[in-house]
Amino acid sequence: MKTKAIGFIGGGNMAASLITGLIESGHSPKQIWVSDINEELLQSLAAKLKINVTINNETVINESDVVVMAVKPQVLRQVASQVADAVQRNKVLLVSIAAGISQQSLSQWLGQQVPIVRCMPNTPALVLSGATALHANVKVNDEQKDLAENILRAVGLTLWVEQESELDAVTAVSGSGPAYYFLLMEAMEKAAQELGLSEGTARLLVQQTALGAAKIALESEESPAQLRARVTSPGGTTQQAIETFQQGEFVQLVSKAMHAARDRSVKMSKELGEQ
Ligand SMILES: NC(=O)C1=CN([C@@H]2O[C@H](COP(=O)(O)OP(=O)(O)OC[C@H]3O[C@@H](n4cnc5c(N)ncnc54)[C@H](OP(=O)(O)O)[C@@H]3O)[C@@H](O)[C@H]2O)C=CC1
Ligand SMILES: O=C(O)[C@@H]1CCC=N1
Repeated sequence: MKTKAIGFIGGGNMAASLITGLIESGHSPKQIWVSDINEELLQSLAAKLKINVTINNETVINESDVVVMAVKPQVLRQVASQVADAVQRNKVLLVSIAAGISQQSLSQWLGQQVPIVRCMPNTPALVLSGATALHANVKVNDEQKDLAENILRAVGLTLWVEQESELDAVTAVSGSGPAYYFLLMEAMEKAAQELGLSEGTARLLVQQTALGAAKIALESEESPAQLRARVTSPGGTTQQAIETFQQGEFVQLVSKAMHAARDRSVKMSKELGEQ
């Protein structure tokens, strides 16, 4: 993998997370190319990460063995159509991280023969703790599957889904998921301050508690429900908090929110796809 040049079209939040993770895990910055329409952003990426940058998307395709499409779903059609000839000419493997853009649309825009891996990563890739689900079209061979998986595995956990439609659910779980935890952290910090703790103390305690809960959940054989029971002494403080969450229909609210995210992903593929 280390000898392959990796290109990114779009150098925003997700590309920066992936690139930082790749470099942290040993990939040479000289073998990474990024294009973006924002020159200032490119200069700051080049200064910080010592990677190759260009405002020309086609240059990235010419220089790379594998190209990650990391632009917003709303501009993907335009970008893909612009670079389709270069993608076909250079026989690059195309990896799309865009939410809600189907393989069918990508093939329509880029060419039916183009090998395409569609995947859904998340921003914890920045700290090598990402989670990515992948799905390949029929043009992708085993070596290309390994190449795509190796890139994403460099920044965290990877898994393949059998049905492309599962990526809509994955988007609602792990793609958007970090934001749900950050929302809970925001809410807990705010409440901690209402209870009289300083901003700094509130932040430290919330961060360390999130880390501790995640670690114990990963390392333990027990389910989250069993782990929760271990914190909840009968008649104690946690019970009061949990009952309050339940009165507010917390579980139903989480389900509703995740269904809304999944439905948005499905709707985006219709709105932005086969028009
Ligand atoms: N953020 C996340 O947590 C996750 C995002 N994704 C997916 O990743 C993709 C990127 O998301 P994110 O990084 O958050 O988005 P950003 O907006 O941060 O990054 C996209 C970048 O692409 C640039 N861009 C716009 N048009 C072009 C163009 N024609 N050519 C080259 N670059 C262009 C944008 O510039 P400008 O801002 O000036 O328009 C921007 O810098 C999306 O498709 C999203 O669905 C997937 C998983 C998680
Ligand atoms: O909010 C979004 O649409 C993207 C996809 C998953 C995370 N961010």
